[in-house]
Amino acid sequence: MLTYLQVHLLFVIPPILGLGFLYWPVLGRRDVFKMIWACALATIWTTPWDNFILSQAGWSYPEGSIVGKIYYVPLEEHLFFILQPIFLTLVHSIVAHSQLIPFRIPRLSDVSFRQGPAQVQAGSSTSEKSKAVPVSEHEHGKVQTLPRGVGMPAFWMGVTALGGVLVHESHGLEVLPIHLGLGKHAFYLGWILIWISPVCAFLTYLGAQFGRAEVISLAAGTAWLWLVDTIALRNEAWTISKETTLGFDVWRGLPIESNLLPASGFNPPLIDAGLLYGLQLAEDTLKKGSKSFEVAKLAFGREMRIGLVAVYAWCRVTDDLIDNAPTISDEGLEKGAILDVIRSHLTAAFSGAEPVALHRILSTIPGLTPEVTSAFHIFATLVPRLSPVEPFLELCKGYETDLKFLSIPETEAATGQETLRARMADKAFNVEEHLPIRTNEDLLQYADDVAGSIAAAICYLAWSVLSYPSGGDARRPVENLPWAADLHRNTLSPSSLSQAEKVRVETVRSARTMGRALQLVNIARDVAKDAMIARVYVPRSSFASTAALHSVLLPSSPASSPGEPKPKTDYSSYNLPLLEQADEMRYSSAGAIADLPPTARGGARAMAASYFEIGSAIRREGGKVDERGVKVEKKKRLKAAAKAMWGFS
Ligand SMILES: CC(C)=CCC/C(C)=C/CC/C(C)=C/CC/C(C)=C/[C@@H]1[C@@H](COP(=O)(O)OP(=O)(O)O)[C@]1(C)CC/C=C(\C)CC/C=C(\C)CCC=C(C)C
Repeated sequence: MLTYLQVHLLFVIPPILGLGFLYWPVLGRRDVFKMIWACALATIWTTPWDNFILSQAGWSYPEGSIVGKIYYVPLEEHLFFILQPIFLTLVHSIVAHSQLIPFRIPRLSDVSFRQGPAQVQAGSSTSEKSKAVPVSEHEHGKVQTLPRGVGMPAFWMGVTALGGVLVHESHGLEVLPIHLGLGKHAFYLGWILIWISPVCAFLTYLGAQFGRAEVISLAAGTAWLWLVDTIALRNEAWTISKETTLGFDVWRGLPIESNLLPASGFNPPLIDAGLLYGLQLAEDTLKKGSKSFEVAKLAFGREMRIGLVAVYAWCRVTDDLIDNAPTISDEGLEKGAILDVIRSHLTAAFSGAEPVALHRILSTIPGLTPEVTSAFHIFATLVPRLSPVEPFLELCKGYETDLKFLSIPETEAATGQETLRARMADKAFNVEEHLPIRTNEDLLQYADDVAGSIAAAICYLAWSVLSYPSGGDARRPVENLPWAADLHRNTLSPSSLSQAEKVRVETVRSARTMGRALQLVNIARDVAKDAMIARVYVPRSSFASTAALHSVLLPSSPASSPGEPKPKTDYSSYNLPLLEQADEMRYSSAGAIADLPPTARGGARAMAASYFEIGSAIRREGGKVDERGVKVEKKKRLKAAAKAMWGFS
């Protein structure tokens, strides 16, 4: 025989602790709120019902199986009203964790997305101007993520009515002219239906949907609870009256009615469609753009991940716009002009310009794809509330350094070496004038501009999204970081800061060091790839001679045997010292991650660990890389990210 408390101790609390441990690094305020809400609802809704069922001996507890009661309901049952929602919320949070948008929305067709920006360019008449407004501005550009429905609520109300009929029958009432011949056996089923179906009706009316995550989590959670119920019934922790059930067991000891227990659901604001679709496209951009961050994103909770994905997509598309534009062209804007547009868009977005004005700025770049347009749109909608503009202006400064290299778009990398060879054959041409990274200081400054800046932005994002606001406009949490702009402009006076702000300033500085470290890893991996477009980020001072520098810019192709893959080139004298430097920076800065909000720590650690796997792979290859860099198996990245997330590395 098992007691009710033993059932909890053996079968309910351990899985909660296990799931809690798994989910702990990303368990945020919303999750806690969901749990409290679900526990409160379950307790309020179930306590009167349970008291009534027990008063009617629907089920009972053998002598010695419970510790005590409040009215008819055992203390352990009250505990169950708390444990079960926690268990199911954890199961659902884990199953749904990988979804950036936690509800079903249709994918926007490319056509409707193109309409907004394209029309801004073309339109001058009133009707064209109305089309020119980005999709999100239209009335139909709002999405009801939890649409109110009548079909499902009506169905559930029908089930409630069925419950009423069964209850009517089981209590021998003569009000309705219906008799099913079940008598008291209809009691348990009838009362369970009356208990559960109005809740389902209400939740489906509010828009609760049954997506993949809900089906999986409900199936897994319920299956486990059936098992616990069966074990408890077979071990007499509680018993269900044979007279008040239909008499069909799912398996020995578990009456069919017991399968109708768990539930969940929530409320529906209108959401900007452009934002939701933009997030989907941004996720695609991340998936295509970075294997490391695609893995690391799972180590962040949803709120922080949305901001990160938005920042990533913007960084990726702006970087690509600069890299792939021609220097001087008849067809498009030259690189410098594109950078000017990016800067104007940034400044306008951070000073609160309207979407139409932002689109007008952006539309001066011809031929933008929906991915690019929407990356700018979601960035401008989300990020100015969360971070100051300075990190992104610094990133633009980094792009400016890139513009000093000889311009060969990445898309022309295949012929880039030929172009460069032809240029270098000209005695008057000095390639070194097109290599802006001369010293290690230049390299660190560049790394700071392109990656230190992003690391700083990640800190601001974390504090804005995950910390309790200390005042100001709750819709603009960035206002809680009034010192940040001065920090970037080097005009910060430490005496004006509180102790907590001083810690944050130091955290940003360490984050920048970590960002620089990641950038050095990136450069170590991409030596061959960058050379294909005439870029060398390894400082010129690291090359023993001009010939050595030229051999990186124009490597003589290593001979490959038939049927064998092309051998990689040995860049160990250039990329291994970069990795040494990166390691030192990593270890001097990683400790500061502990000063980020708790649910950002695992993610920041996972991000660094996953990226540093690239460094380990380069080392395993002895510094040999090719234009594709090095291969890092997904399993290795996942393992490194998981160990870092749960604090095992
Ligand atoms: C999890 C998630 C979605 C993260 C996104 C992070 C993010 C916003 C990255 C921006 C990346 C980007 C495209 C920047 C433009 C400049 C650039 C190219 C920088 C290089 C990144 C590599 O990106 P890429 O797309 O090329 O990816 P692959 O190499 O192909 O995989 C950089 C190497 C910079 C990356 C630097 C950071 C993300 C900063 C790291 C900072 C921390 C982990 C904070 C640590 C905090 C403390 C307190 C120490």
